[in-house]
Amino acid sequence: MQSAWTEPAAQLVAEPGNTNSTVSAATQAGSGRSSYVPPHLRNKPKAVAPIDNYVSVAARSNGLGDSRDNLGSAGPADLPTTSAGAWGSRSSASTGMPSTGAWSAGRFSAGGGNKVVSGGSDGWQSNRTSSRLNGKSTWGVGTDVDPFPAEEPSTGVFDQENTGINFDAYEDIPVETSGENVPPPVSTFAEIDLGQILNENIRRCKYVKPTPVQRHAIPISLSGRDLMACAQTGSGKTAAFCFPIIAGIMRSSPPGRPRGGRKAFPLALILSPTRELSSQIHDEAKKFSFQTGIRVVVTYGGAPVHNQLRDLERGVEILVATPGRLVDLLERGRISLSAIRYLALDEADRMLDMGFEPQMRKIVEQMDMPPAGQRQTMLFSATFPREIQRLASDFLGNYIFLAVGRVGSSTDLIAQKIEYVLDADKRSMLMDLIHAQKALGTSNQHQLTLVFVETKRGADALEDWLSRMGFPATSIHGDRTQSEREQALRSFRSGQTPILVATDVAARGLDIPHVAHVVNFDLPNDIDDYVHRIGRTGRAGNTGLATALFNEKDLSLARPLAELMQEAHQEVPGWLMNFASRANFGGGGRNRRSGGGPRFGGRDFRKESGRGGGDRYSGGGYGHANAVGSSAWD
Ligand SMILES: Nc1ncnc2c1ncn2[C@@H]1O[C@H](COP(=O)(O)OP(=O)(O)OP(=O)(O)O)[C@@H](O)[C@H]1O
Repeated sequence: MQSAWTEPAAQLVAEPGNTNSTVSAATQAGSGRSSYVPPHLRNKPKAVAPIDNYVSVAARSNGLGDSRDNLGSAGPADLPTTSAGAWGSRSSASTGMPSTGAWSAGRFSAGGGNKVVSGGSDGWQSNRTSSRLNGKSTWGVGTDVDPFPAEEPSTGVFDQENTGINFDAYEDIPVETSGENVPPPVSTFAEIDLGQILNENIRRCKYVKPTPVQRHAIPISLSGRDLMACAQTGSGKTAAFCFPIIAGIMRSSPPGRPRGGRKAFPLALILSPTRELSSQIHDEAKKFSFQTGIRVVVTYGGAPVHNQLRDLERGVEILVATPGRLVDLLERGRISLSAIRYLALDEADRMLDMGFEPQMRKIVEQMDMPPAGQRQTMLFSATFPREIQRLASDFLGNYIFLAVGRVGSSTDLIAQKIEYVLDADKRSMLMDLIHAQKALGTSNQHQLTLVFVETKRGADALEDWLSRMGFPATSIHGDRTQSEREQALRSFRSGQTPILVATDVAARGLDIPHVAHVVNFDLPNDIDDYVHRIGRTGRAGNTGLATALFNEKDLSLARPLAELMQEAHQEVPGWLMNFASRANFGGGGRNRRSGGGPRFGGRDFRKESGRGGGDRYSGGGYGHANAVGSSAWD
C-alpha cells in the first residue's frame, strides 16, 4: 500500500527537470520508476488535508537563474523595494497536492502575504528607546538606539548564546604566528586597553572572555600592526577586527566630522562580499560602538541609495560596505577614502578572488585611500589559499600572519557526514534528513536546516518542492530582490521557515543561531566553499551537523573532502577513499587542492620557498566557478 507521502515523492522523482541520466539503485531494483520510499514514510497512513495556498514559485525564475549564483543581484544596483515579498506571488489556489501535515501550523506563515520590508540599512529595529544615554561618550553623541535586547528571564531557548562557555572547546587549538615582533596574546579582555565604554558593551554582549583568534589578533591590531588572520568559521573574527578599530578611533582625538558637507570621510572601512554579511557586520559594529559616539554606516546594493546617502551625510566613522556600491558612491564623489586609518577585509580570500581583484585594487589603490603603511590593514578569513595570500600581501605593510587552527580547516565541532546519493534520490534523502532533524528538536527549540544547492533555479525548484511536500521552506539567492532576501533570512532566523534553501550567497560569514544542520544537497566545486558552507553550523563553540550528498559528479572534491574530514577527526567512508584515490589518477584535477603537494600544507606563504608558494594549489589554479561578474559586489 502506498502512503500519501510516497505518491508525491515518487512522482516528483520522475518529474521533468528532476530526471537524471543516473538511475537510482532503487529504480534499477524496481519497476523502472523510482520506488524509493524513505524510512519515515513507510507504513504511514494517508494524510488528507489539502495544501490550500500553494502556487508555484517557478515564475520567479527569470530564465537567467540556471547559472551558479554569483552572490549578488543580477539586476541594477538599486532594485526597487516595492516588489512582492518572498511569498507575495502565491495565491490561495489549491494544487490538490496532499499535505503531509508536517509543520502545517507554521507552513506558510513566513511571508505573511505581500508585506514588503524596507531595504533600509539600519539593522536595529528595536522599538525600545534608549534608557542608557548617560554613558560618557568622548564625542558627546548620546542618541544611539539601544541595540541590546532587554534582559529577560531565561526561556532556556537562547541560553547558550554568547555565554562564552562553549569557547572552552577552542582552548587547545594550535596557533601559529609569523612576522617580526609579534605582540603577545592576552587571556582576558581586562588585559587589553579597549576603553571603558567598549568593555561595557562587550559585557552587554555577554562575551566573557576572548576567543583564541581575539586573544591573538586584538593585541596585534592594537599595537598598530597589519594582520592577515586565518581562523575557523564561527570563532569570533568579527569582534577581532571591530574591537581594535573602535578602540583605536576612540583613543585618537575626536575627528571633527565635517558638517553640512555632502562628502563622507570615514576613518575605517570594512569590506565584505555580500549584502547580508555587510548588514550583519554593521549590526555587530553598532552594538560594539554603542554610546561611543562612533557612527557606523552600511552601504550595499539592492537597497535605495538615497537612504544610504542620507546616512552618510549625517557623518560616519566606520563604513561597512560591499565593493560594488562603494565604487558607485566613490565615483559619485559622495565618499572620500582620504581619512581612512583602518581597512578590514572580512572573507578576505573571497574579496581578492579571481575576477574581483580589479575592483579591490580600484578601491584600495586607485582612489584616495592612504597607502599601506599609512593605514592599518586587517585581513580575515577561515580560508586563505596561498595564491590569495600572495595577492593580499600587496595591500599589507610589514604584516603579521596569524593562523588559529590549520589554515582552511573546519572545526571538529561540526560532525560531518557524507552520503553517496544519486541525483534522482537526493530529494528523498533530504526528506529523511529533515525528518530526522525535526525529531531531534523539542517543541520550544528552533532546529534550523540550511540546504545548499548549486544554482538559483535549483534553489527555487527545491524550495518549491519542499513547500509542496509540506515543509516550511524559503530560499535565498542572487535573483531574489533584496527585500525578498532579507525576508527569507528573517523568516529562517525566527524559525518561521526552519528550512532555508540557499546558493553560495549564504555560504560566508552569516551568523544564524540554531542552525543545527547544513545539507550540501549539491556540493560546491571548491573545498574552501565547503568549509564556509558547513561553518554556518557549529558556531561559537556549539556543535553542529553537516551532511553532504555526493555522487560521481563530485569526483574532483573527493580527495580534499576526505582530507578535510580526516583532519577534523571525522569518519571517512571507504567509498569516499576509493573516489579520492581515483581522483589522484587524474579524475579530480579541477580542485585546487587536489593537484599534489602537501595536504593543506602552507600557512604563511612567506615561509615557503622563495615567497613563490610552491605548488600546493597546482591542481587547476584558484578560482570559483561562481565567482564571475561584478554583480557579486554590490
Ligand atoms: N568572546 C566571545 N564570547 C562569546 N561569544 C562570542 C565571542 N566572540 C564572538 N562571539 C560570538 O560568536 C559568534 C561567531 O562570531 P563571528 O560571526 O564573528 O564568527 P566568524 O569567525 O567571523 O565566522 P565566519 O568565519 O563564519 O565569518 C557570534 O554569534 C558572536 O557574537
